[in-house]
Amino acid sequence: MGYLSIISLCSTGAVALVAYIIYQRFFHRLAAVPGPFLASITRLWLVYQSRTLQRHRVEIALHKKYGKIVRISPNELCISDLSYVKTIYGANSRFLKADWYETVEPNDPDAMNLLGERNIEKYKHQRRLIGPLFTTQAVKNRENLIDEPISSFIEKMKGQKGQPIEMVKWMNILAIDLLTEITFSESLNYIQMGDDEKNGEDVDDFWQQIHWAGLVPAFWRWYVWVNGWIGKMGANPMFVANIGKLAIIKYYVTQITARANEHPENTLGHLDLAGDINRFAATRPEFKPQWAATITLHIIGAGFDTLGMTLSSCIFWVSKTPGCQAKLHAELDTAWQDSDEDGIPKYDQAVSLPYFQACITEAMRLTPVIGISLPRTVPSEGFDIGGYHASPGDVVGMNPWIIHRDKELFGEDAEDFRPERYLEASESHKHAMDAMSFSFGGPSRSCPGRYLAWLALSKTVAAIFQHFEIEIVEDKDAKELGGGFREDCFFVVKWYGIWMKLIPRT
Ligand code: HEM
Repeated sequence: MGYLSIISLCSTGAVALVAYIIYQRFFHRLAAVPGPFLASITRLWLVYQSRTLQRHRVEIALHKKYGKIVRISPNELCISDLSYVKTIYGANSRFLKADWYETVEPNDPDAMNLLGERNIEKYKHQRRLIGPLFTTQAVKNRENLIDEPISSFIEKMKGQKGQPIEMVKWMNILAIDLLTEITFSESLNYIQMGDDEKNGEDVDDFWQQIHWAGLVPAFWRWYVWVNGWIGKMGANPMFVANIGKLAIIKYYVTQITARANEHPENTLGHLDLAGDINRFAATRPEFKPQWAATITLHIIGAGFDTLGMTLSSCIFWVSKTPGCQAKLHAELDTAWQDSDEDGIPKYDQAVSLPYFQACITEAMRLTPVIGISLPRTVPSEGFDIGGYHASPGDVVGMNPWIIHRDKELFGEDAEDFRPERYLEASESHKHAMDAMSFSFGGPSRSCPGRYLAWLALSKTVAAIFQHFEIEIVEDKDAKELGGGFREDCFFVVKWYGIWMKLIPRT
């Protein structure tokens, strides 16, 4: 190619680029929406922000700077105006999960993967079908199964005699043993081992690889396609995000397979969640055989790091906030003064304690597990929002970290941990706060595991505070223990490097 041709190619490219930028900034349908310059011309800005693992904090800062509607990529808006929650996430919303979820979407049309499912008719059918398996009553029927890992944790920590332990590592261990026991009436005994076989690290690896890929779906499709070919040629695929490599997923698959190979009478006789799922599936012809396995896998796949992180935030905020732990101890002591002191709290007792329940709700408000603007696609009629017009196919979303910090709704002290806000609120104000809770997602795609999670949280956190006085190690001392606080946002927000001392109460 001659010198002049290269120059003319470069000039044409430069002119096209300038024309593209001018279009995005001044003529695009979302051009008038405020936001960072780079975000308005390329998605890569959002990819970059996601890869800093601080997207939750970035989006909070964007709203402070630009207002309630911010353009975070050429065709995506992040919204903090609560009056749009119902339209975007309400029970019958036509705003469906956006392309971001392609990374967790099932390939097989017969599969069940609720988080990634974007065929709304199929989703509604599957969701209705599994509903009875995860009601409060259904999970309460199996609550005795989690008394064992809770007792085991308490004994283990008593043996620790107040020596510092790493909070999130131990809460992940506890979450795994709780979920496996309630699912299969047995566990890998991570509590006894004091080790989680790298499940925490491996799940972070998974999120690390996919959390940003959903922002560039064309790249994701290419990646899946190339990997398919590499696999067919017998080579090792590239940087594969494979949740299947988690020790705990392998354990679930082994257990599910073992039960499938048992005599049907035995399979259907187990008094645990896996048994409930198998019995339920056996009486519902529309329940495809493989769905029983996948819904069982959802318990650990969708439940373990979310539960681990929520246990951590409940314990952290109660222990760190002056006066809160003493108030909670007083409530627990009054409730249990006449009962067997080693007994694990019954769920019904734990949910009847107003201050304690407010502590859990408040921890989940201040540190919701999901830290990104939950992306939804604008439906065919378009969307008029704040004087702008989003077209069908544009993406809009709201971030739980922002919704939960709304000062008009939660008060000027919305950045503080203050469980009292729920106890002091009028009925209608409390109802309004509950309606804006995204701790378990928006109503149209809320978490089916929420009652299971609430059961585990209520019993476990109550038992831990009943038995221990907890001290959070100062960050400078935690650094010496190999920690130092870090908060990363993949999709789920994770904490690292927090150390705590569990001092047995006398
Ligand atoms: C404290 C523990 C948990 C928290 C905080 C939590 C939170 C959430 C949130 C915020 C979502 C919405 C995500 C989105 O819109 O993309 C969600 C969805 C989901 N959760 Fe949970 N979850 C927890 C435990 C569980 C458990 C134990 C299960 C097992 C049954 C589970 C199963 C699911 C599933 C299948 C979805 C996808 C639902 C859908 O897309 O419609 N979760 N969860």
